[in-house]
Formats: sequence, structure tokens, C-alpha cells
Amino acid sequence: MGLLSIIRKIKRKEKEMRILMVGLDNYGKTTIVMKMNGEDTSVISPTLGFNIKTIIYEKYSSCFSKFLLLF
Ligand SMILES: Nc1nc2c(ncn2[C@@H]2O[C@H](COP(=O)(O)OP(=O)(O)OP(=O)(O)O)[C@@H](O)[C@H]2O)c(=O)[nH]1
Ligand SMILES: [Mg+2]
Repeated sequence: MGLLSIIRKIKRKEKEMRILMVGLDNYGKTTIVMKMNGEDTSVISPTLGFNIKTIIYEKYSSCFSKFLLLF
């Protein structure tokens, strides 16, 4: 069994989902992620660069990322 198949097997067991959130500035991406995580959303500042967050929801752990796209 190769290393890649071992990693795939572990990931399948963990039921990990990776979600990439991309959108225009000031569209509420961070607010959605913070609300889902039960965090206070009264003071939110613009995300600089990108942000990676892990949320444990029941058996699932989700990873949210925001990427800065450069053209
Ligand atoms: N009225 C209203 N305001 C919202 C809503 N969702 C977010 N906001 C506000 O919109 C502003 C921007 O929200 P953010 O969550 O920082 O948006 P973002 O997409 O992460 O922005 P960047 O990090 O700059 O890309 C904040 O002041 C929020 O309070 C909504 O559903 N309704
Ligand atoms: Mg943000």
C-alpha cells in the first residue's frame, strides 16, 4: 500500500471536508464562517491575505480558506 492510499484511507475515516470560500471583498464570507462556528460577529475586520479555519461539526471537520487572487 502506497503512502497516498494510506493518507486517503485516514481522511475517509476522519470524514474531513475542505471547503474553499471565495468571493468579492466585503461580501460576508468571514461572517458566515464565524456564525457557523458560534463566534461573535459584532466586530469583523477585513481579512488580509487568506484565513484558514477548522470547524468541528458533529463528526465532520471543515477547513475554510480565503485566498487572495492576484492577477
Ligand atoms: N447587513 C448585513 N451585513 C452583513 C451581512 N453579512 C456580513 N455583513 C457585514 O458586511 C461586512 C463585511 O463582512 P465580512 O464577513 O468581513 O466580509 P468578507 O467577505 O469576509 O470580506 P473580506 O475579508 O474583505 O473579503 C461586515 O461589516 C459584516 O458585519 C449580512 O448578511 N447582512
Ligand atoms: Mg473576510
